[in-house]
Amino acid sequence: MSIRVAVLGAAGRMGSTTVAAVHAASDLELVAELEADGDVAGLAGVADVAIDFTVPQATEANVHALLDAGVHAVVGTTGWDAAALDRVRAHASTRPDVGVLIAPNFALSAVLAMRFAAVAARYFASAEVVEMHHPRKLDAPSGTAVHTAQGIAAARTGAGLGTMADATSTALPGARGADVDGVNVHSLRLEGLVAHEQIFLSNPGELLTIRTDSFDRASFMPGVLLAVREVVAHPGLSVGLETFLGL
Ligand SMILES: NC(=O)C1=CN([C@@H]2O[C@H](COP(=O)(O)OP(=O)(O)OC[C@H]3O[C@@H](n4cnc5c(N)ncnc54)[C@H](O)[C@@H]3O)[C@@H](O)[C@H]2O)C=CC1
Ligand SMILES: O=C(O)C1=N[C@H](C(=O)O)C[C@H](O)C1
Repeated sequence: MSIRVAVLGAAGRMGSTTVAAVHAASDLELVAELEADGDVAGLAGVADVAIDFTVPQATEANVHALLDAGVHAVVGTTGWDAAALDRVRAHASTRPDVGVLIAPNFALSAVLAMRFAAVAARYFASAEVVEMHHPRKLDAPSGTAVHTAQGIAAARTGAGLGTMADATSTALPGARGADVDGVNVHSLRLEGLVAHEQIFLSNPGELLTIRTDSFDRASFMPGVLLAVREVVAHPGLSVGLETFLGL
């Protein structure tokens, strides 16, 4: 039996790519394409899984409505903070029949780059993240960069590493990027780019650079389809595709 799938944000860059990918998957059936003002509650009994590629301002309300409707959610929209994740986690705990995955990046190269950075972080004195995207992106830093920095910070804390050396005492606002749990994150917006990230880890005399590039939104589709097939077996809130990959 096929999985019935709805796509929220279906007319967008990611939504339209996702609609095509779902159409092309023989085990999935596309049952709804929603845009702003679409009837999310009306998906109850119609869709098994909804994929959300909308906007940061809309995605949390969509997830709560999907939980109420008993529809599993695969969310790629970024801009989530800890408080919003906590609200979804609490709501999901009241619906043990529903799974929610919120993943800042579905490209396998990006998921692995984040994992490699977290593994490496304990061995390096300094770490910074640079993300580069198309200029139509609404949020900064990217969700991927935030997740990367959080992984690095957690690994450093776990290894007993302290604050990174940085003697900067005068700076233009933003010159040292955003501080994500003590890791500096820098955002570039450049015409012609899709989604790219570089992670720098250094010690005296050496530098490790980890880089991931999405040149095309097709790069996200294998991860999105994997998530649709897996989310039905993962009740509660999962954050990051790595939780479905055993990484
Ligand atoms: N997790 C991942 O692998 C990836 C995540 N993203 C994220 O996905 C999101 C969407 O990115 P794009 O497709 O480039 O943006 P986009 O602007 O091209 O598409 C967003 C679409 O959502 C629609 N929309 C707005 N409010 C809505 C609502 N309440 N209900 C339904 N539809 C609504 C808009 O009309 C638009 O068609 C962004 O947050 C982006 O950061 C993007 C690429 C990969
Ligand atoms: O807006 C985008 O394009 C992307 N957004 C996600 C993010 O914020 O990390 C994933 C990918 O980088 C593309």
